[in-house]
Amino acid sequence: MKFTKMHGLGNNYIYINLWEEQIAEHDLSPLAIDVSNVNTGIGSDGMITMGHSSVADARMRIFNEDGSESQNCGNGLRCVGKYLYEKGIIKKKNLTIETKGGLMHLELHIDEHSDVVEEITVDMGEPRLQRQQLPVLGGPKEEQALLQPVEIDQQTFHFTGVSMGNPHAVIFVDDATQVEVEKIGPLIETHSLFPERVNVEFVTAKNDRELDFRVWERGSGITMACGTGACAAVVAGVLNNQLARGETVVVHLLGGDLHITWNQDGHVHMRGPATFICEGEWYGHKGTLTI
Ligand SMILES: N[C@H](CCC[C@H](N)C(=O)O)C(=O)O
Repeated sequence: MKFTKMHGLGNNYIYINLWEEQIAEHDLSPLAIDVSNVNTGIGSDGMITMGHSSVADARMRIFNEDGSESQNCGNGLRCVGKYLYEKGIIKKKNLTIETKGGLMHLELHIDEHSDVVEEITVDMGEPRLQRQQLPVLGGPKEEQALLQPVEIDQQTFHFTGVSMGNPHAVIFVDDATQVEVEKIGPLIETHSLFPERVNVEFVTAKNDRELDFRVWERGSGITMACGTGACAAVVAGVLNNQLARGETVVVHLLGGDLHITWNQDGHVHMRGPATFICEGEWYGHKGTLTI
């Protein structure tokens, strides 16, 4: 099976072109677990498929390292946009990608001399803020989870719940760069408050247009960056009067910076890079999948 490995600020996935590789839908989760394994597979935060859509230019599906499928992936969307353009599959500056979390609209920023996609802006749509839209328990389902307490290891954390198609619990801390993410993250990810688990972001507003950010991703653990998480963090920052609405916020992730704006029209825009790493042929595992 042919694959392409790409990353968005270090958040890396194995990309499969389903126009070329016919893989049964029921094989995708086991395949994601296999290819993501750094010892017996290729090694990545998960797997992303790109293929035909009847409602958009292409359809993207995103699978975490543990095989669980998510509704959306911000870093993945940027990489898909770059892949489709530079491979000549969809040679358009503006394109739409279908995800489980809705239709995402991309604008490619292309160097006119080299025809290389340097950055991508994604309209990630409107955040979903009701508890039932994450989902999260612990209060009225049609209300927001704003600074809702959760008890972890005799410590109380206060999270703000935001969905970008996928669920995020955003926690404001004194210094996001000093949080023991690997200790606290998984305990919140799997807490009973979150029936479908949750992505966990630890953030610190340095001022009203700058955010320090660390993440424990549902199904993948610590990653260098999380695009939907950065969007959710900016929305949570505005809701909690720590960030400016309608202004571009620089989010400092482990892997670099994303520029996020929660526009007055309600849509969240994310701008950042996408990078090819390598392409290859994966031979599968005897007895796991016949590739
Ligand atoms: N772990 C996430 C999916 C990947 C999102 C992230 N890598 C991004 O760039 O948005 C989830 O289970 O919802």
